[in-house]
Amino acid sequence: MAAFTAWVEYIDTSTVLIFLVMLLCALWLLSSSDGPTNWPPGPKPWPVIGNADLFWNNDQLYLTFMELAKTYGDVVHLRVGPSGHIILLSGHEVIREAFVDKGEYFSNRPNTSHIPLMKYTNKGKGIIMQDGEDWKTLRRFTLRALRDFGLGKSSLEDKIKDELENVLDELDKKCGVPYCPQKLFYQPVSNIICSIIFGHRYSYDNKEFQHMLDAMMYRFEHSGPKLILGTILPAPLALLIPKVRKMLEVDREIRDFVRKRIDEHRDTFDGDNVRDFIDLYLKTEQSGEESGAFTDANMFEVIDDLFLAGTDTTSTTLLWGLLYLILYPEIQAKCRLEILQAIGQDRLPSMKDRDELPYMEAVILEIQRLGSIAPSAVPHVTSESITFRGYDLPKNTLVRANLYQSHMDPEIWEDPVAFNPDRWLDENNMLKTNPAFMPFSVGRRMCLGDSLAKMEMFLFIATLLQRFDFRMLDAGSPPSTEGIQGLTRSPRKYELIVSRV
Ligand code: HEM
Repeated sequence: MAAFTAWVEYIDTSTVLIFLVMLLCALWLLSSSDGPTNWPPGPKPWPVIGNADLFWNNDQLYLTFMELAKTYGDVVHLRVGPSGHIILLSGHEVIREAFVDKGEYFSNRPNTSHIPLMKYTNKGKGIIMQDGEDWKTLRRFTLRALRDFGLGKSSLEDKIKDELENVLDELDKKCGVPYCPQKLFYQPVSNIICSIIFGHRYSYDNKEFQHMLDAMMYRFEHSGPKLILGTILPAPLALLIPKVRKMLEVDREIRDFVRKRIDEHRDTFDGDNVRDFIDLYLKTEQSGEESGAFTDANMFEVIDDLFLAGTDTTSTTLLWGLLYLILYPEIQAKCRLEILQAIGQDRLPSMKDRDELPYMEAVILEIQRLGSIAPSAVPHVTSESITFRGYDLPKNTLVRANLYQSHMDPEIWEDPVAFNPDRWLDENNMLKTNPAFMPFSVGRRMCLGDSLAKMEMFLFIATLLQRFDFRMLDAGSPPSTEGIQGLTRSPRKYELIVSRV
């Protein structure tokens, strides 16, 4: 120890500087010598940090990605840190070629074990961040369970309608005064997932649930590009950043909430009376019939995945929906007229009404296109070295799909920034499809909650428009449609005036 202290005392500032310069040079050499020589084109990287400056504190990364596609083409190479590589894929044909035609090579998730902060959170278990046989088994099981616990059955529709009653009550209280709908959808959408997973919904005054929802909102809002440093720095350094510490704290709160529900289920489990998703998992785990995927660690992460992926995505889309409907009152009025003519006001809209409401369906598609809440999907990595469009991509190269660009490409969409549901209808008022539209992504990793999300969006928007009128506070200064990119892309806070129809 004495020798170490003496050595430390001997070091002066210039020694430290020389050491740092040598370290930077070594990292620079490392960064310029790795990987193939025919990476796709991309912006010139800085020494050591590469193109990390593009991500730094950038809450509009989707616009940066759009510009990169415009400048460098459909396949772009970015470097992050001394040895990280990102391939950005743009244009629906390129994305489909990778994720669908060559899905075998492009459907893994990044191994997060080298990201220091991830060891405190998801450890490559569950569905979203897992690969291989366990991922396949759990994804199949979850899709089946979602179907069994309601999709396609009226029971789930009834649950959604119950939640909607609460939303209608909430809106009734807000009539006539400026109202910010930021939190309007979070609780009901989360409750729908809760009723599938936990077999339980929470009342609007349940403090524990409210607290957990606030934590979830924070997590989605403050993750993504804003936390890039937290994922690059070694854990002890990253933990010096207050935002990173806060993120771990909120993550723990959400996990504690989920853990408590699992413990309650274990205490009351009865294999002959499967109440919900957790019971079904416990039963499968105990039967030992399925593969070794059904471990406790996987159960926790699968539930956490569904809970997080199933709440923010749909509620943020609905928030975009209200925003566009107040910005385009004539479209709101046309949609309401269709609903009132087809259903009236004596009963709530139901999934059976879908065929009668093509304009309403077109409105939802347009909300999803412009909202683009997952602007670059979830990161994929290559599972093998592969030559793609003439470029050699090594195994484990990170791949992002530029979904926002696909939804805003002027070559595909006429006047892409305009909210125009008519673009989705043909001359017979029938819905049209467009291959560039992929809000749930495509291929093996495509969202597994798309059916639930579509059901929620339809019932929520149809019911709200049937009962309420939404207006801008001041038509002279309309709210912004600029998105903020955290884990999802959400609208800036806005207020509106709501009144009964
Ligand atoms: C409007 C609502 C939603 C949108 C726009 C959306 C979008 C997406 C996207 C873009 C992905 C990434 C696909 C990829 O990596 O290529 C994804 C994955 C996923 N989503 Fe959704 N999602 C929504 C709602 C939901 C809901 C309600 C659930 C749960 C019930 C859910 C569960 C998941 C899961 C588990 C994955 C990971 C799939 C895997 O890795 O195999 N999502 N979603």
